[in-house]
Amino acid sequence: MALISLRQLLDHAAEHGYGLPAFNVNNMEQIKAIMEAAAAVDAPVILQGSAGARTYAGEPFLRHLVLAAIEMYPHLPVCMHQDHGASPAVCIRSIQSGFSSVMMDGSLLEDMKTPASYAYNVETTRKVVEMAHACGVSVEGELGCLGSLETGRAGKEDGHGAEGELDPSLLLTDPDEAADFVRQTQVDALAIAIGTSHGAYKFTRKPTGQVLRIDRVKAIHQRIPTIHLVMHGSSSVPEDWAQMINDYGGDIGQTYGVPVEEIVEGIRHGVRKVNIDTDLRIASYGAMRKFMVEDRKNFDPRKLYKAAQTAMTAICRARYEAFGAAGQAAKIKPLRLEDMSLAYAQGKLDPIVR
Ligand SMILES: O=C(COP(=O)(O)O)[C@@H](O)[C@H](O)[C@H](O)COP(=O)(O)O
Repeated sequence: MALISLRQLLDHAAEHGYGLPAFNVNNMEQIKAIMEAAAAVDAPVILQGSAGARTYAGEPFLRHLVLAAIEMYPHLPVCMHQDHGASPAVCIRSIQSGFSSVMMDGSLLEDMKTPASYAYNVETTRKVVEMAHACGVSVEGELGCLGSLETGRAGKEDGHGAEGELDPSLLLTDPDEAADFVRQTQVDALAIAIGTSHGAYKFTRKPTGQVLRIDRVKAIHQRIPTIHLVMHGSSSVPEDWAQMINDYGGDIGQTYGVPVEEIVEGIRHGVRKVNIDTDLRIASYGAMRKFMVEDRKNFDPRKLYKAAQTAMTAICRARYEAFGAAGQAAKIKPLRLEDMSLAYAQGKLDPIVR
């Protein structure tokens, strides 16, 4: 099989009523863990590289690791997605280096901290869509700023994201504005703000419908039924893995993530891409701490990395199964990006806006 565009993958997910985890990748162990889990359950794959990953690994390493995954698992469709592009220039460079999907995050200015105006968001996103679609590459936009509806604070934890307290209207995507945004930009997928945030500290207690607004997913989906909704900050922060970090000398505070059953409810109402990074960090970190304490004589780091990989594979497999992606890979025949570009030009992929 081959590289596939996000649009084709998510159109398939919408047609068959499932969702796809989009795992962030930084190194070989993460990519192998995701691919091993996907192969075990026959799931299509989205591998996404953040700005942090590009700084950590370097774009050529990231790209070649994804290409190695495609070569090693020729029967699985793989989308190479660029997470949180800060500007059209970042997105264009990713398209040039072979990504089949990019995210233009125009909800923030190029510093990735200052909330942008709606007009700026529309203009930068529209520009990226025009160039990306000409190459058959998909575009995810973002409307609203990620942050906590419990505290009203923006979700700055991972080196990007707004800072401080935000106007509550920014923390919740408005369905009317979403419809207008899609009409003007023609994005393929839309990241929405519904109370989730990046990192380990999302909620101080198990989230209720007041602070995790799945009802808003439903309202937005009704207005833009063909646009694939994206939940960022959707790690579930499993208690057992966080506890493992603490059991072996770490110090993770009490915290709650996004319950898997709430994500599944979102998938029933148009969520197709679910961003997950923290869960793999927590599982691998817990497994490594445990391994180092329990096997003090070891000096082969490969055994340590293997423990991390095994832990991540278990999380990935559980998410593929819970989101209904298991058993779907063999049903997909990736189209060439040239074919996608033609379909855009012929208006076959134009959005429905109500
Ligand atoms: O939504 C995301 C992850 O959510 P999560 O923290 O796992 O709940 C990603 O889109 C983030 O962009 C990613 O975690 C940021 O990674 P770095 O910039 O720190 O590499």
